[in-house]
Amino acid sequence: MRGGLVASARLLPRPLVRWFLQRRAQQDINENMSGGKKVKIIFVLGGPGSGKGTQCSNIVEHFGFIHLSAGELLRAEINSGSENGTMIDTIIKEGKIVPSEITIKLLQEAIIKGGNDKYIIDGFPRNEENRVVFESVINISPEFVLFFDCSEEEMERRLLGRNQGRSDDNIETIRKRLKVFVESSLPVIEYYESKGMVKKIDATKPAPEVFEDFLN
Ligand SMILES: Nc1ncnc2c1ncn2[C@@H]1O[C@H](COP(=O)(O)OP(=O)(O)OP(=O)(O)O)[C@@H](O)[C@H]1O
Ligand SMILES: O=c1ccn([C@@H]2O[C@H](COP(=O)(O)O)[C@@H](O)[C@H]2O)c(=O)[nH]1
Ligand SMILES: [Mg+2]
Repeated sequence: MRGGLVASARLLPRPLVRWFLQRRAQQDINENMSGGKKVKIIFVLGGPGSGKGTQCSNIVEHFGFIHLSAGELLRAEINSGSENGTMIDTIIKEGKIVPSEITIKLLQEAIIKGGNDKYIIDGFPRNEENRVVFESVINISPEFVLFFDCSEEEMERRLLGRNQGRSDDNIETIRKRLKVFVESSLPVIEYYESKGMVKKIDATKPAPEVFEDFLN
């Protein structure tokens, strides 16, 4: 296990390695949280508009998880006027992926603040670097990974009709997000698939049927 982490760390830029070693030394969520109870997480992955947020709301209602959307945490960071806000805003508008240390710090803070022992993390990890750094810094592996599998045409149609005022719900950014999903996020799903940890659900169906499939 440790050998695997060291090998993974060699793939990362040096400042990032330094950063995550420091963070690891600072905080271990499992020691700080839930009166010593083991914190459980589920990752929810799928392309933009596949219905991750919609289904997470259903899951939270039925199973008492805390829902953490990495995208929502980043948008809240922009709105808080933080020093990283402008940079995050630009990255989101370009459909790219925010540096791991920023997103993981926000997730780490939200997990500690949540005070629960069950979290459903929506839209993260977005790439292999996100995955490796999260598992090293936060030191928790997911119980399993939910993958909402949806056609590109359907995702595009849903995003163009979402109407929630998101700066990335326009055709140019949507196309970029779809490309980033295929190039950077699918390899994360394939990694977890190779470990037998993925529950894949046909997300092209209507939302109630998707939730039914999750329950079965
Ligand atoms: N199964 C479904 N069938 C039709 N529309 C759906 C379905 N699931 C979600 N939607 C709608 O599609 C849009 C996108 O859904 P949602 O926000 O849940 O996707 P998401 O995967 O979280 O997207 P993003 O990655 O952009 O945050 C919303 O308007 C939602 O109401
Ligand atoms: O881990 C993450 C999650 C999100 N982003 C950026 O935010 C947008 C929107 O995310 P949604 O999950 O669709 O709400 C995404 O396109 C990325 O630009 C990220 O960088 N890292
Ligand atoms: Mg979402």
